[in-house]
Amino acid sequence: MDGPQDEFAIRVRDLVVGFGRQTVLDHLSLDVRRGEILGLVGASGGGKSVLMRTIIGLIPRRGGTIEVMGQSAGGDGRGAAMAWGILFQQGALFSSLTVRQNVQFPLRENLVLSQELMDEIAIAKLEMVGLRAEDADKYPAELSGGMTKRVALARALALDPPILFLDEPTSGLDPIAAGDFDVLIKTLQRTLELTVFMVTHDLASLTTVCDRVAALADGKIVAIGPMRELLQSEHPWVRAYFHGKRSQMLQHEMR
Ligand SMILES: Nc1ncnc2c1ncn2[C@@H]1O[C@H](COP(=O)(O)OP(=O)(O)OP(=O)(O)O)[C@@H](O)[C@H]1O
Repeated sequence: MDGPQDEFAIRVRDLVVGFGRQTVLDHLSLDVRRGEILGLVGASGGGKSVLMRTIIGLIPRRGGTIEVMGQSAGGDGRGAAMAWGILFQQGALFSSLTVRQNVQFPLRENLVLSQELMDEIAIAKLEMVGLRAEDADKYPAELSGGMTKRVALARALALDPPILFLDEPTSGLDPIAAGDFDVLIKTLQRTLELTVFMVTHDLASLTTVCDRVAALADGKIVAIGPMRELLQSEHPWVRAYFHGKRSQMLQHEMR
């Protein structure tokens, strides 16, 4: 049976991360619940990517603890490699590999499988993200922005991870493609029971896809909760973010 410690996919406590004299994350604590989509907002250069990269072990920490699916993480980054899939901002596909080979990359790195099985898995993952088997032999240069993101998502799902990290998944997409991608993320989260940790500036994604939103300011999480609670936050940065002129205009349009 699930105990209270199983309620959280990610637990970050008192995390301190810096570079030289700069402290980026300053005793930051954050819980991501299992099965939720958590959106992370914060000022540009505020440390959102640093937080994500520290959780997955790409950046060393100066203090604090990180647990992923109940296991200590954030050290050398290897321990929980199968626990997460990552969609980096630009998709970051290998340009010299086909779509199929890109999706198979994590399988080759982590498992020993027959070529036939890897081909079956690649096609299944591509179909899962709304692409066709015919797209498997294309190269990244032959894909649209939306297709690139979908291939990167298929690759992130290759090892059936319970957690998905998404770094600005809808940036660079037109509003229709962004909306379609939001729906895809929500559908995958529901059908695969994924936990999704998503850095985004996209107000539509925050409002329609995220179960909760966390705001990062001054190196800490200064507000966390459903979007309607964030809109009530008294924190000056959170108010400025959601009640500035541009956000107001968009929220007005969305009503
Ligand atoms: N490898 C690094 N070495 C030195 N400084 C770094 C490194 N990575 C990030 N930083 C610094 O850490 C701070 C936070 O950067 P980060 O990329 O996390 O911001 P962000 O919140 O993701 O911003 P954006 O929304 O613009 O992508 C910045 O001041 C950046 O210069």
